[in-house]
Amino acid sequence: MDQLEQARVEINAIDKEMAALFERRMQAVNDVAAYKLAHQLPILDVSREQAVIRKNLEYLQDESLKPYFQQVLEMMMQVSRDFQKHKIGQRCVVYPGVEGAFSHIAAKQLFPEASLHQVYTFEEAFQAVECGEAEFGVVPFENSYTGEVGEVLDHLLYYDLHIQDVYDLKIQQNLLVLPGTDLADIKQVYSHPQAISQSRKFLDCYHWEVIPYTNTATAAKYVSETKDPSKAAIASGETAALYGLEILKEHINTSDQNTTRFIVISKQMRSFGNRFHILFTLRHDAGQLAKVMQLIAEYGFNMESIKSRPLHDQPWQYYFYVELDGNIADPHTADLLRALEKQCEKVKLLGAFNARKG
Ligand SMILES: O=C(O)C(=O)C[C@]1(C(=O)O)C=C[C@@H](O)C=C1
Repeated sequence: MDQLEQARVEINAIDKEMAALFERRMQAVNDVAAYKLAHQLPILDVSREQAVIRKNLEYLQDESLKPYFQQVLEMMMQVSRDFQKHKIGQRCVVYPGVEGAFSHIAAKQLFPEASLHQVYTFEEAFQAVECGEAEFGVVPFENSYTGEVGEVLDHLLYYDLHIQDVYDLKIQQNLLVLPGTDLADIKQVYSHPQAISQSRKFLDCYHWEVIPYTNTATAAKYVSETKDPSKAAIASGETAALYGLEILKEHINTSDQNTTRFIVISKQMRSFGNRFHILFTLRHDAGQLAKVMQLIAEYGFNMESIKSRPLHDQPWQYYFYVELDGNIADPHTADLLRALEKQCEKVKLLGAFNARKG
C-alpha cells in the first residue's frame, strides 16, 4: 500500500466512527428539539454555542488545528439547527419597525430560521405574542448609552409575558445620504431620538436641523423616497443597502461601546442562566424600598441593575425592575422570591438569562 492509500484507509476508519458519533449527537439534538417545542424555546442559543466552541477547542492538543476545528463545530451546530427547524416547524417572530431597523437585525441574528414579521409599535409586538399570533417578539430593552426603553419595561409589567432571552447588539450609527451627496448639501437629518442622542457629538459639529423620526430605518426610507439631497438619515449600514442610500460618514455614535440590549418576549419563561430579572411594586409607605434592598443583600444576591418607572394608573407611584446574579432553579432564589412576595405588593419574575461578565 502506498502512502496515499494508507492515509485513506485511516480516514475511512475515522469517518465510520464519526458517522456513529454523528447519529448519537443527532439523537440528543432530537431530544433537545422535543424539549424546545414543548417549552416554546428558541432553537438558537448563542451563549450555549459559544460555550460548546470554547470547551471543545480546549480538548485539542495541536494549536494550529483550532481554527479548522472551530469551523467544524460551527457547521455541526448549523446542521443541528436545520434539523431542529425541520422537527419543530417554522416559528413566527415579530419585531417592531421596518426591515433594516435594529430590531430586525437582532431578530434575524436570534432567529435565523424563523419567519419574521414586522409590526409598527412595541405594544403591537406584545399584543401579537400575547394573543398567540406570534411565538416570540424581539424588542429593544436598554441602550448602554441612552438607558432603558421605558415603554417596553412598562409593557412587561402590564402584559402577561416573560423574557425568554436577552441579546446584546453592538450598534453602529451612520450618516446615510442619496448617492453623490456631499456634507455641504445636507440641511436636515432624520432619525429616531435615541440614535440622535447617541450621535450628538457628531451632530454638534454641523448646523443641520435634526428631526426626530419613528425609527432609524423609516427615516432612511423617507430620505430615499424624497430624492432630496439636502436630507440625510442616521441608521445602520444594512439600511443603506436596503434603501439605495450611501454611507457618507461611518460610525458616528459618540461611544464605540454603544450596545443595545434586545429581549425576546414570550408566554414562556426561561428558567436557566446565571442572572434573572424581576419587577415589583410596593406599598406607598416609608422605607419599603429600603426593606427590599435589605432582603436582597441579606439573601446574598448581587444586584446588577435597578430601574424605576411610574405606574400608569397611580400618579406619583412607581414600580421597580431589578437584575440579580443567581440561578432561578436554586432553592435559595425561591427563598428570596417568597420573602419578596411577603414584602411587596406584586412581584413578577421575568425570567433568567446568561449574562457575560466583565
Ligand atoms: O443545546 C441546545 O440548545 C441546542 O439546540 C443544541 C445546539 C448544538 O447542536 O449543540 C444547537 C443549537 C443551539 O444554538 C445550541 C446548541
